[in-house]
Amino acid sequence: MKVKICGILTEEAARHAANEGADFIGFVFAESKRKISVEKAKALAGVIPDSVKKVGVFVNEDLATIKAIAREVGLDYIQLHGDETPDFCTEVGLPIIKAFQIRSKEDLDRLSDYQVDYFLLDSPAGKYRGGNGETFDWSLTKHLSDIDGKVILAGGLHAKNVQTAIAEVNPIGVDVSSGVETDGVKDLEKMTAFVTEAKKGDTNAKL
Ligand SMILES: O=C(O)c1ccccc1NCC(=O)[C@H](O)[C@H](O)COP(=O)(O)O
Repeated sequence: MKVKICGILTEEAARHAANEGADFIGFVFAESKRKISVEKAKALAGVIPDSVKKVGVFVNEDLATIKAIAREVGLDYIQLHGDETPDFCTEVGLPIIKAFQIRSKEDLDRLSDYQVDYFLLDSPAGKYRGGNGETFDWSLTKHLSDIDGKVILAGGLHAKNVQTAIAEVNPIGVDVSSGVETDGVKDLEKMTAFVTEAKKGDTNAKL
């Protein structure tokens, strides 16, 4: 099971995520309480091994800005969390994680329009376009077809519900932000617990 820990803001959290076995760490460049500067993200990216993929999260950002930040920070993936079109995703020219807010079966029908590397299924927006700590109705994902191996489940996950979520949705990866925080700050123990729980079944997984 791949694990993405999003909203990393400190070197301590970045190093810990990598040491505990996270596969992706996310830097949020969009409007958010977790927004990071380009300079800070570049510094954190520099302390993370190449095996841990650096993801830049953007919401309806322009192409030139995304490309410039990706180059400056050394991003491996671009996560698009807004209303980006299939053509826009292709034009970025880097591996793409496209986020979808799931309220209904119709939201899942849109996935097949996109040629991207991963589909991140998240909850409907709250104050921000992501990172709101709410789950969505996982049973809707029974309507997914033909995208096996590309779904990353997000939204309100934490160490105590991630195994149930994996069993119901069968994603290739899981993503977390709020669920590994205490009082809005990344909590090292919660990060360890989340990665451990998420990867528990890996010997039986289809990876
Ligand atoms: O994390 C944010 O603050 C954020 C803000 C705006 C757009 C996207 C954002 N996060 C993207 C993520 O990948 C989060 O991990 C995902 O939405 C799940 O968050 P959570 O429910 O808090 O675990």
